Amino acid sequence: MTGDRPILTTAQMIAAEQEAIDAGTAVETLMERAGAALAEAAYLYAGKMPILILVGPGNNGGDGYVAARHLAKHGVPVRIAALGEPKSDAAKWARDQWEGDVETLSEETKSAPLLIDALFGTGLKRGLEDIVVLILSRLATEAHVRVACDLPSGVQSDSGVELSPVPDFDLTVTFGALKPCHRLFPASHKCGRVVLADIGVDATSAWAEIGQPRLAPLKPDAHKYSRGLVHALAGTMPGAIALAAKAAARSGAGYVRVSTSRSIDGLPSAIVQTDTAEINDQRIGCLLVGPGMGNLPQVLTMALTSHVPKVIDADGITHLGDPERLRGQNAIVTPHEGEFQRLFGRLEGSKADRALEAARRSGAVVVYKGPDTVVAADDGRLGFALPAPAWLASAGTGDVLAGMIAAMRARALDGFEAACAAVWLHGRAAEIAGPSMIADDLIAAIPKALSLVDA
Ligand SMILES: NC(=O)C1=CN([C@@H]2O[C@H](COP(=O)(O)OP(=O)(O)OC[C@H]3O[C@@H](n4cnc5c(N)ncnc54)[C@H](OP(=O)(O)O)[C@@H]3O)[C@@H](O)[C@H]2O)[C@@H](O)CC1
Ligand SMILES: [K+]
Repeated sequence: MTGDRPILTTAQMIAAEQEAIDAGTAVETLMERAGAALAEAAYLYAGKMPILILVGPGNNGGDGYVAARHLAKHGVPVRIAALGEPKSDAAKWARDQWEGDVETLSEETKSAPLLIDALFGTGLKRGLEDIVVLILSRLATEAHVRVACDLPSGVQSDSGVELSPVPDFDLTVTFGALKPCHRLFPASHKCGRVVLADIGVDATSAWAEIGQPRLAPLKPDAHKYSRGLVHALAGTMPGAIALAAKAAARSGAGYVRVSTSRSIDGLPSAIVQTDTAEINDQRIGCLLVGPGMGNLPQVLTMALTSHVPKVIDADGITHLGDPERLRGQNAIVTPHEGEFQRLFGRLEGSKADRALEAARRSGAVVVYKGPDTVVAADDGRLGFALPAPAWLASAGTGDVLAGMIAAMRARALDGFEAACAAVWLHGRAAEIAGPSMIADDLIAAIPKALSLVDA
């Protein structure tokens, strides 16, 4: 995922900031860059709309004072309402640079068409006081455009949990790196568009937002096996494996084969049906087991005897029982919340922490699905999906994703990269298919999603 936008926890961000300071960049310089970027993004988004900036006592508030100065310089009418005096040295410095008035934030504070929330950022320790929540909510409702500085106030940066109620924002301008909350539910769906500004800190991380995949172009001498053979194992409900197989075929697998004891209606003729297992065929790029498997644990057991890479989804996950069974399997598992808890138990920490722990315990790539899908590998890599369209929550979309992952794996991406590529394409296909889509429409949209990628 080289080139994808990095994601840092608060502790990592503080360390990166300290590194920049140790290398000679003053914290005021970093704040100046952050505030200028916030001002620029707000201006580009909303033009000369009159602005109200809410500032808190820490450096998030400091960014707000800097942004106010830059916006005023460009002729934008700006007011500031402060929740107390600045406490940190850098915020005091930023306050001193602001030559305009500072109102006290209160129930009487008048709204403005553009609201910038610079109350709290990564330093939030507890939920906002009830009265502040009420004022923020009113000012956000009355504004036409809402912009958050670094992250919406009330959100816990590392987990995406709302420590107090948070309004919806149109734009969030963040600095140096994205934070987990920009991509973890529920905060992920409150941030609006997330703009990342470079402020000159080194934000190298094994965690990143899942961006557009880079797929190797097809070789001129490609043949069906070199493009990847996906071999799917059917169970008691053939509709689900049919969806997954079709999705694999549409995602560019060269050859898709389904082992099934009875003929599956409606499968395109290009997808080969066979009544034998054939799982030890060395040409298989990825085995796919679980969609529609039903109560046939022997299908899973058979899949686990094969040494080829595999995607284990749905009933396959339910029947695993013990994550240790995944060790050495070169597997990708795709649990939603319920399946995750059945397989891994109730793990501690944020969704990011839980996904990584699951990957470490099992040695598998874990695609932990939901409105905030994350992909974890046991080497510590973690990919965070863009917020999924709500209409992806419908029957069969998980089967489609499993098929797409299998196709990406069969075309020789490593397990983590394959899962990230498929998650990204799945999200874009859903956007293309639109709100009234069913899983079949999602499959039909895969070629358009793939055409967004240079391959
Ligand atoms: N990292 C970087 O490279 C850069 C980061 N930058 C910016 O700095 C931001 C982080 O700044 P920060 O650490 O000062 O934290 P911030 O979010 O302003 O709040 C801390 C203050 O709030 C207080 N407080 C906490 N919770 C509270 C509550 N519920 N209700 C009331 N008070 C509460 C807390 O007080 P305490 O509880 O500690 O007494 C403390 O005074 C970051 O988000 C980014 O915008 C840029 O400037 C450039 C470089
Ligand atoms: K904020």
